[in-house]
Amino acid sequence: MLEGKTFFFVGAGNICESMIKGILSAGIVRPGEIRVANRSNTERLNYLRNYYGIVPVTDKQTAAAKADIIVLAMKPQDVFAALDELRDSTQENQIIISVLAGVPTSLIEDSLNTQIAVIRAMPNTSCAILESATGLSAGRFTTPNQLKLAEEIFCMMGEVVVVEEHLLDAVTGLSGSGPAYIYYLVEAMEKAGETAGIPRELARPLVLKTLLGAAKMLMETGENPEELRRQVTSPNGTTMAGINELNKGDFQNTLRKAILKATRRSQELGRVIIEKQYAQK
Ligand SMILES: NC(=O)C1=CN([C@@H]2O[C@H](COP(=O)(O)OP(=O)(O)OC[C@H]3O[C@@H](n4cnc5c(N)ncnc54)[C@H](OP(=O)(O)O)[C@@H]3O)[C@@H](O)[C@H]2O)C=CC1
Ligand SMILES: O=C(O)[C@@H]1CCC=N1
Repeated sequence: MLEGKTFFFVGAGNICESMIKGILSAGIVRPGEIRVANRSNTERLNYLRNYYGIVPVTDKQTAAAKADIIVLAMKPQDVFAALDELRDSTQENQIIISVLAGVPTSLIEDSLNTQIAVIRAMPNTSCAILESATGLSAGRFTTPNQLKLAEEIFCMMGEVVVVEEHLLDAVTGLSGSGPAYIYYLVEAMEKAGETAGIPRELARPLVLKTLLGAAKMLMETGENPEELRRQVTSPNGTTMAGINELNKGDFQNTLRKAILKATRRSQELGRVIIEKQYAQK
């Protein structure tokens, strides 16, 4: 279904680059079929053109009118300015994919002049290496085939779950923000390794292989994490000593609170934007 489709990314930041990298390495489209615009940072557009061969544009109206798939990838608070620029350039046969945290599909639908398909997606930056975990939800003008097309795009970049839209805030808190929690864990483990006497250059490969090995064990054995943890934890051994210390720091509860906070922040971003929309009317 993706054969010959053209993309227009509105917003050339981190997630845009991750998706471009993924889309190109999955062979979904050719670089010349990807147009990208920013608000003002042309240096960034030039970098993306030089590195990936995509087509930078400044005339967003023309690029939007010509694209099959428009990807909204600006910060949530910039969505109104971006939609203002696109309002008269979209047609019903196009698809808008919004990766914006918190922003409901209805807000985008209501801001445009056409009854266009809007699909809300929450990928993560691992799109770049085709290992994203992406949540998707369809807006009210989206047909099953249009949702399938979006699924096809993100399936090429990793795992996809289609959920009811209200769950996308939780997907954002869990797997959209998720890579950052893991990077933070790696930072902490490396620092701890150093404190225990292992030089950083040795700690990094040890930590990374441990991380990858654990993820693969979970995926390939299909075992519960509790069981795999039990297999590592000898009675009164080293792991138990470590886990007891994590429990003293309320590890699981802290992580639970972090994911709920991120979820609520996504909901809050949406609420603020909806209030702004009403205030403008
Ligand atoms: N980073 C991540 O891991 C993920 C982010 N997201 C979502 O993706 C969105 C973007 O995040 P991220 O890439 O990190 O943000 P960045 O700040 O890296 O990029 C945002 C980009 O949007 C551009 N922009 C702002 N307004 C406009 C406009 N009117 N027209 C065109 N471009 C515009 C900015 O351009 P300029 O620099 O010129 O101002 C900037 O390049 C957010 O809504 C976020 O919630 C979703 C999943 C994961
Ligand atoms: O931090 C953020 O708001 C975005 C959404 C998910 C990941 N990054």
